[in-house]
Amino acid sequence: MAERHGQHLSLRRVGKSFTIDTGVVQALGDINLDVRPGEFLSIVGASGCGKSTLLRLIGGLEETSHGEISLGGERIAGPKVDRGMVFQEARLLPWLTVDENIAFGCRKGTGAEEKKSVVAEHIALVGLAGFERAYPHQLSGGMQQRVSIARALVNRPKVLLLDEPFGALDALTRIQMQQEVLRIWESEKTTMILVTHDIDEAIFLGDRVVVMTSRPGTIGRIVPVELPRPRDRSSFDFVQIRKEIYGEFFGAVQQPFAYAI
Ligand SMILES: Nc1ncnc2c1ncn2[C@@H]1O[C@H](COP(=O)(O)OP(=O)(O)OP(=O)(O)O)[C@@H](O)[C@H]1O
Repeated sequence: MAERHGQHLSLRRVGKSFTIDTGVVQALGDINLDVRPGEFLSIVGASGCGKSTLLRLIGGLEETSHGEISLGGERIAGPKVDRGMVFQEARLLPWLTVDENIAFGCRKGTGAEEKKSVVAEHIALVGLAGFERAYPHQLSGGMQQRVSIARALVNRPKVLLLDEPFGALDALTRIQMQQEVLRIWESEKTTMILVTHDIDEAIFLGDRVVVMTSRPGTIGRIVPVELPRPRDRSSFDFVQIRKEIYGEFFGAVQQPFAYAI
């Protein structure tokens, strides 16, 4: 299997503002961040703090207002196959089958034979063997997200950007998908950046958890998660990290019953 990892992602003084009818919205302030090759980085923050904007800038779907983002030393100036993206909705083409949806993600110029083998490889990777000819409406929400992960990985990107990918799934499927993504990350060593509202998910998966502050969005804190995987959500160390992150939002004194933000 070809290497997917090996490129350093760097954000230097990155900011983004949007001009709307009523004025200028400064979505992101000065973001400085380094993501090492093969790292799993989680990002949490209050609604509207700019998490999706940050991912879209890295994906090249938006342009920075100031600052620079580079991958492997090359400045990011638009979308490219070295960065794959997964969104909250699977965004599959309903008239195409699973294998056709994944093949649709292949870079232009991929030969028919290569396409066939790379699609089969990724169907197996996301655990969908046997569903190649199924249409999206014949799949569960979790299976649809597996297809969208396969489609995003099919060009062997250096970085996979996951924007609240399990937000629309039920709690049990969500946990299953977290385990799946962990397995894929461990086997493929792709750098992954996950935006989530679920603090447990961020800790379960991330090497580090970036906690963003709002208006404009900046990095408030970066919490390292130095726990062996697979992580036990009820272990003392896990709970301590959860409290620490939760404290960033609501103050350390409150002890919440739910940990989503
Ligand atoms: N295309 C756009 N035009 C104008 N304003 C935008 C645009 N995209 C984002 N914004 C604004 O930028 C800010 C950050 O939005 P963003 O979607 O990145 O936040 P978020 O942290 O991902 O939110 P949520 O967790 O609710 O999805 C918000 O104030 C939003 O209104």
